[in-house]
Amino acid sequence: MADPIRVLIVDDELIVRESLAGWLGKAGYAVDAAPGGRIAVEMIGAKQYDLIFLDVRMSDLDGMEVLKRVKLHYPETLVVMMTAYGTVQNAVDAMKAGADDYLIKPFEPEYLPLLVEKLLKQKRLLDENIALRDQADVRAHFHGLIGASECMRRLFAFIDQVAEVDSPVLLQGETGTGKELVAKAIHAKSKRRFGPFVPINCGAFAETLLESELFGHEVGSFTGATRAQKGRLEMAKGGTLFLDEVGEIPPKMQVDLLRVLQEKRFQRVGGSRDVFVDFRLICATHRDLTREVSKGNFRQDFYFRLKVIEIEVPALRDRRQDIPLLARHFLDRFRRETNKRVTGITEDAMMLLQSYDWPGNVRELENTLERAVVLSNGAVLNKADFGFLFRTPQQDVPLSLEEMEKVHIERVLKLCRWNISKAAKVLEVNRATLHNKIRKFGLRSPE
Ligand SMILES: Nc1ncnc2c1ncn2[C@@H]1O[C@H](COP(=O)(O)OP(=O)(O)OP(=O)(O)O)[C@@H](O)[C@H]1O
Repeated sequence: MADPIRVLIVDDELIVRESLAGWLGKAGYAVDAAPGGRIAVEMIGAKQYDLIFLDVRMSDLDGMEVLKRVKLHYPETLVVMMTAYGTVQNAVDAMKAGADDYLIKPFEPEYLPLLVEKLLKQKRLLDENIALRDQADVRAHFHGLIGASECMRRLFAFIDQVAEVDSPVLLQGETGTGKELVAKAIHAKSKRRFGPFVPINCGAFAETLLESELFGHEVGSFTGATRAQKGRLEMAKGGTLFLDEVGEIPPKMQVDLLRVLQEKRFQRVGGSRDVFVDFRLICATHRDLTREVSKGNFRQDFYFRLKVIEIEVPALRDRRQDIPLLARHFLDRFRRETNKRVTGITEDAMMLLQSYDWPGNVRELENTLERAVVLSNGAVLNKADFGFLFRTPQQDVPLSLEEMEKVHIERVLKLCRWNISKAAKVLEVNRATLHNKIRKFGLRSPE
């Protein structure tokens, strides 16, 4: 049997409470009553009500105040305001503040069940719409990638095609656009899906370390190499090797890797035995590699080998219609993770999110939703919860330590013309740390 509809009646007049409870109880609803606003707020916090009849005027806590709290914390609860004849303006104000309907006292009792049925029907329709929207969202999910825009649909179709072959893939796109997710989706749809997916961020290692991470090493090949170690090339056997930030691979290692791709074998650092490779290669970069080739920073032969299949992963600002879908997805995730009762985003807050340029793309949107959910006090995220996105350091707003760090790192990167090694030196951190910060803050080079 379905749960009965839970109704709360809030009025300081006993006669109103008793008569309403009588009529609604007879109609089969589970009815509670509260003699004042304060008790009502406590009861609403302790139990979930489907519908509240709320008197506008009460001595302890005004009905309008209770209404505001209900709509802020439990927007799914229906509220009918009750007001005396001659104070219709109260009812108008209440509707503006989010009440679902109103009753003018004294009212005809037979009208009540009709009113309740009408409101519940409206709510059911709304719930169905939300369920349909969620189903549509499911269709917009593709191996962890979310998107319903034309360019994302084309991308999903292309991934399907690309997954069927074993050629190298080069993913280009700004930081945080989802290149790693695309690589994982290709792997998950390919015949290699039962093998490992082995990612490595080539920008996060100093040159010698990167070499041993990729190729592995034999005992004694360098100081501290007390054990032989497999590299990622070997670990990816039967699966997919994902070279993230491939543009950061130093030229000498580009030659070594090109040889591996041609000869399908290599030797570990300090070793003499041939190791045979069997992986599919997927690379990603946020750099314009054609330009890097013309500047002499990236080898053309290696570039041609990598870009047999090229995929451009679009920036978020070029597919703004995906922002609501993504924002709701992240909201649901962080609500579950933080156990907060945040159920939605107001329409104008969503418009704000759609108008922002997202230099850090989906990662920045994800971090933004996490921050908003963690810091929010209400049930719905509104414009004010996202105001920090539009704050510039020139404004005289006190910045948090983390915001200061972002501003400072951005300034140093600009001064060093985005030369990571130089900027890392100035900041006195290693390149890996700097790369992590760049990613965390969604910073991006202007070129
Ligand atoms: N279309 C998407 N749907 C859902 N989540 C996404 C999508 N795109 C990116 N993300 C999320 O955004 C974050 C960044 O994604 P990812 O690491 O794949 O980006 P990237 O382009 O590889 O970034 P970088 O160039 O900085 O390495 C991840 O947490 C990922 O789950």
